[in-house]
Formats: sequence, structure tokens, C-alpha cells
Amino acid sequence: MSRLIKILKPLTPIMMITISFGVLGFLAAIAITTLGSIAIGDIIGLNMKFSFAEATKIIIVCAILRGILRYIEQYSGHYIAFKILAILRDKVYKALRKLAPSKLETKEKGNLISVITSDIELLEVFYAHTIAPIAIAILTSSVIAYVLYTINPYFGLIAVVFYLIVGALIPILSSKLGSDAGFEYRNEFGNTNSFLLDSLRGIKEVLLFGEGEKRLDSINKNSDKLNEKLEVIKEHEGLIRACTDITIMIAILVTLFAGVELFKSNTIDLGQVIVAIVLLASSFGPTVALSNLSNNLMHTFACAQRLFNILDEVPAVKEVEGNEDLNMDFIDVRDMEFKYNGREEVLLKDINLNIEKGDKVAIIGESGCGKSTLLKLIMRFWDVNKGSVEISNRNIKDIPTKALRKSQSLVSQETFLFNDTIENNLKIGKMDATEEEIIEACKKASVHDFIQTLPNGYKTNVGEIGSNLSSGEKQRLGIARAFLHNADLMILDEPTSNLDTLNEAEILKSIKRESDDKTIIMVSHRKSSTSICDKKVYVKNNTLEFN
Ligand SMILES: Nc1ncnc2c1ncn2[C@@H]1O[C@H](COP(=O)(O)OP(=O)(O)OP(=O)(O)O)[C@@H](O)[C@H]1O
Repeated sequence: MSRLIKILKPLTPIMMITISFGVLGFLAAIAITTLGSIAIGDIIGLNMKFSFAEATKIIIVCAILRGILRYIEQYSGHYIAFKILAILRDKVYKALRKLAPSKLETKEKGNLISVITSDIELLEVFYAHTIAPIAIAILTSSVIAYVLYTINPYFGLIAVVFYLIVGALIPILSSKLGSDAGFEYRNEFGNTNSFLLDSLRGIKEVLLFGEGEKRLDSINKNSDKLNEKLEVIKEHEGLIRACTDITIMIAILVTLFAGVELFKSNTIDLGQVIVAIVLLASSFGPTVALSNLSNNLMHTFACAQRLFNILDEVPAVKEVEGNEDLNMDFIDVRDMEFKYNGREEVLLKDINLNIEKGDKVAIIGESGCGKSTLLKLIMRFWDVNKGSVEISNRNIKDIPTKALRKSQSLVSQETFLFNDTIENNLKIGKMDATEEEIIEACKKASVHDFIQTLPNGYKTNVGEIGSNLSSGEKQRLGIARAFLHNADLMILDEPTSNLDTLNEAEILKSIKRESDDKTIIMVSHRKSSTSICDKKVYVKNNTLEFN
């Protein structure tokens, strides 16, 4: 809670406006009913502070003010809330950027989507419907308790006791009883999202292996679990509401009883008794808002917890700031050792590799021996545990991340295409690429002719053709993207695994032709692919062998 409040600091002045107008708004509303009782008292001949006409005039003013004050309170309150949601989203995206790519690889995407969308959205409850209402309830109740005290100290005392029960005791007990339910619900919600997303992604496998019924069953079970959690929360909400209402009724009865006793003992007159009862009965609005709040708070804190977990996650590598360019000359891997967190065995050890500018290096080895990992270490997706990776005599850990990314391009086993036009997908390689440059890159990657056959050529949206693109076509688009990026170091992780021999030969020729002065590091199982390389390195027994 304190962490959520800290984020609010820059918006304190607006929060003050929300609170002040909220208090005045509630006082205006309470004044309307109380003055109503005064007006009636005057009509039936009781000794009241205001005449019927005076009370009516004040009621009209209060009614108009109530609307205006409420509007300003809600407007400023929600302004704060949505401003903060924007700040929080920004923080999460920044955190995700820092966690990418290595730490995000292992995160469940459905859960991440839940945090970014619904979890952050729910924090609106805290900022627009929690902090201000608490302050408003304390201030409004204090004013009313004081007014009741001036009528008679007993009334003031009764008010304080019942305000505390409704506004503090019930919410605290309620949140203690139900704090787990909110967290469990949010977690279950994230898990259900993840499972659904997973099922959609793997729909082909699900259908192919007849897993549909089983998956559907699991989805239904997940939904049932979600409903069960929600039921617990709703039952809890109902119980709290009932307790609150009963407490208010008791408060009114106690005031009535005290009023009658005080009237009988001639301490106060009948008009004062009526005003005290109406004033107390109509003043629970702000405190009731607090008792309802605890239900939402359970959700809110669970959401905040999940959000802070992401913000607090330490990235696998620390980003290096800076705008300088990198002169990609030679790469030196020295006595390097690496082990994945959570894995027992050291995956790569005593790794020494020297790559000169313009070298074409093939990395060969059995599946799972760590070839892709070696590439990832040269791209600094992970930091090495021992030794170093150096580029032009600079430790990769000191090279500005932007410069490092600019100097390297990657074609991986699976090219990811965004739901955007082919042109924009390619432009990721070079944001300001001209049409000619894009066509040139595609010709080199042997994908230009294919793009020409699409309904809108380069302007065709990948989403429209989506899964109709073959893996080879996707791969060639990935290679075109890398050509466009035109980096000094081309990292190719099985770039031709999805291509037929004809296409493979054409692309390899193109890669060789286009990368005369460039350094290439290629992982491939195919001899035909590694034939363009002049150096071969074998990953064996967790280390490198050179022949
Ligand atoms: N993020 C990760 N966390 C933990 N272990 C990982 C992670 N990524 C890869 N591994 C493990 O590290 C080992 C090496 O993986 P890597 O992808 O580098 O192998 P590879 O030689 O490229 O295999 P392939 O030829 O099949 O692509 C594997 O056992 C893999 O399960």
C-alpha cells in the first residue's frame, strides 16, 4: 500500500482537490436530509434553528452544490487514477524491455497479458476509490461527529463508535478474512489466460493428436476453479454488506434510545432529537464506502503484488546506456564459462574463440549442446559466469546495448512476423529504409517474386495471410530483414533449416555475396549451409573443438 501511495506523490495537489471537494460534497448531501428534518420540525411547531423557508433555500443551494462538488471530486479523482495507470504501464513496459529477451522467454505470456491489461486496470480502484474515500470519510465523519457532539456529547460519542466499527473494524476484519481469496483469484485468472493462449497457439497439435476434448475439459475445469474463487469473494462481499447494514441500523436505534432518554430528562428538546437521528442516519455514506472498499482492495493488492513482482525482477543483463557507435572488428571469447540458472550442469566451459573481422564461422554440434546459447552470449542476451566476451578489445558488458544491437543482426530458426504489412515487418531491420532498399533486400533473400504474387504486394498485411505463409517464406523474410539491417556481424541460427535445397543454395550464394566484408557466425546442422564458412568450430563435451 505504501508503495502504491508513493507513486501518487507528484499528484498530491490534485488529490487535495479531490479530498476537499469530496468532503464538501458529502456535507452538502447530509445537510439536505438534515435540513429537511428541520423544515418539517418547523412546520409541526417544534423549536428549530431555521424556519421552513430558510431551510428550503439552503436545501436548494446544497442540492446544486452537491452536484457540482461531486463532479469535481470524481473528475479530479479519475484524472489522478488514469494518469497513474499510464505511469504504471510505462514502468511495466520499461521493466519488460529490460527483462527481454532472456527473462521473458521463460514467462507465461498469458500471465503477462493479464498483468499489463486487467491487473493494472484494477489499480484504478485504489487510486480513484480508495485513498480519497478514506480521507473523505475521516474528515466528513469528524465534522458530523463534532456537530452531533455540540447537540449532545452522547450523540458525538455514539457517532464516533459506530463510524469506527463501519469504517475501520469491519473493513480490517473483512480484508483479514479474505485477503487470500483476491490473490488466488488473480493468479487463477492469469493461469486460465495462459492456458487458453497456449491452447490457441498449439491448436494444430491439439487437433492432430485428438487432444481437443481433453483441452476443453481442462479449460472448463479452469473456468470452474475461477468461478469458485469468485464465489468465495462474492459471498464474502455479501456478508460484509449485511454486517455493515445491521451495524448502521443498530447505530440509529442506539441514537434513538439515547435521544428519548435525554429528552425525558429534559436535557434536549424533541427537535434536537430528530435532527440528531436524521443527521447520524444520513452520514454513513462515506464510511460505508470504506467497508465496501475492502472487497475491492483484496483484488487491488493482489494486482499490485503481481505488478511489483515484474517491476522488481532483476534483468538477466544490465542494459548499458549510451549513444556511441561500436566498431565491430574482432570478437574474442576468453576462458568463458556459462550455466543457466536452475540447471545443475555447466553448459559451456573453457570456451576460447577468436573471430576476425570478415570471418565466416560455422558452429556445429549435437542438438542441445549449447550452440544457440553461445550465440546468445555473443549477443549478450545472457552474461557469462566466468571469463569474458570481448568485441574489439571491449568487454561486451561495457558496450552500450543500442550499439551492440545495431552492429549485429540475427536470423533465427523461427522468424516472427508481426500482424502488420510485409513492408513494416521488414522495416524492423531498418526503420528508415526506402522502398528500393526493401526490394533490393528481398531480391537478395529470394523472396521478392513471392511478395509480388500477394494481393497487395509489399503492403499485404501478414495477419491476412498469417498461417498461409510457409516456414520457408517466413525464413526468407527474416533473411531479407537481416540484409536490410546491414550489420557488421550476421548471426545465423539454422537460417536455412526450413528451406529446400534450391532456395538454400540461392540464399547461401546471396549471403556469401552480400557479406564479403561482414563477419558471419552460423549454426547449422546442414553441411551444405556451413560450406560457405571458412572456419568450423565444434561444440563437444561442453567446450569447443576446432577439428
Ligand atoms: N533459458 C534457458 N533456461 C534454462 N535452460 C536453457 C535455456 N535455454 C536453453 N536451455 C538449455 O540449454 C541447453 C542448450 O540449449 P541450446 O538451445 O543452446 O542448444 P543447441 O545446441 O542450440 O540445440 P539445437 O541444435 O537443438 O537448437 C539445452 O539443454 C536447453 O534445454
